[in-house]
Amino acid sequence: MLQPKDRILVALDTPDVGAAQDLSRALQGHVGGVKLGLEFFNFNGPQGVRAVTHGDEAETPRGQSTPNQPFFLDLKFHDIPNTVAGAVRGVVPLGPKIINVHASGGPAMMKAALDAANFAAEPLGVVRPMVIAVTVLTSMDEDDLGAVGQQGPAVEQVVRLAELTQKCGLDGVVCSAREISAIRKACGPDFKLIVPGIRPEGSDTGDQKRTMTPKQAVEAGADYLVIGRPITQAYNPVAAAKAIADSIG
Ligand SMILES: O=c1ccn([C@@H]2O[C@H](COP(=O)(O)O)[C@@H](O)[C@H]2O)c(=O)[nH]1
Repeated sequence: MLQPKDRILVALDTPDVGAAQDLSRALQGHVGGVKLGLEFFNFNGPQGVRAVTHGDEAETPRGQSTPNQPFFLDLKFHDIPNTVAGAVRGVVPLGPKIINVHASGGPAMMKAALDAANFAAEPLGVVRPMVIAVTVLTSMDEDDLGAVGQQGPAVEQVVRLAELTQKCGLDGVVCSAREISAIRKACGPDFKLIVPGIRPEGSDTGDQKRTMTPKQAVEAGADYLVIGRPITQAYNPVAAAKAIADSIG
């Protein structure tokens, strides 16, 4: 059984390696891990990831040291199967706990990602990362879905993609907290639900449209909460993380 703090993955959305290292060190032990995404990766690459997740061991050869805390490498791969498989093989040696693709890339691509993760982890003797798929971005509402040709409630598209993801053998999905109960009904209790769009009561929603509070998300059945700005932009990020953990405890 996870402790409340272990459900929190903090999104370190910054171009600055030093800032990400400082936050990661400060938060270690107070949260379940950190998340490095497109902004951080595109500025700093795999070397930057190792500098944050392996600290002083940044020069250690790939795949030969364990990260200082669990991390989700949120690169949301979306390309043809062969290209996604190559991308997955490239990141597995960094030692992420979770990696992801877009479910809308389709079944062949999702299966290729999973196969590549198994293939890359085996010779390193490491547990393969959880491979999950993004359903519908939490920054999108029904109007945004309509604009890209998806009519109807977001929950229907999210559940459709979650079922497809599960059928492809992946470990779980990224969804908003609003779809958790519908996905649990369709995919069962063991399918991992990683949930961004989390906003503590009264905090700025920013660009997120399908939001819920940390407490609501955990009560609905989230496995992990991905939380960025409500923690990283707080005057005291550690205190903000602790307050969120207390609120879901
Ligand atoms: O549907 C999605 C998928 C990924 N994200 C990522 O989560 C964090 C959320 O950050 P906040 O500052 O708490 O809004 C961010 O890194 C996104 O890239 C998401 O928000 N929604």
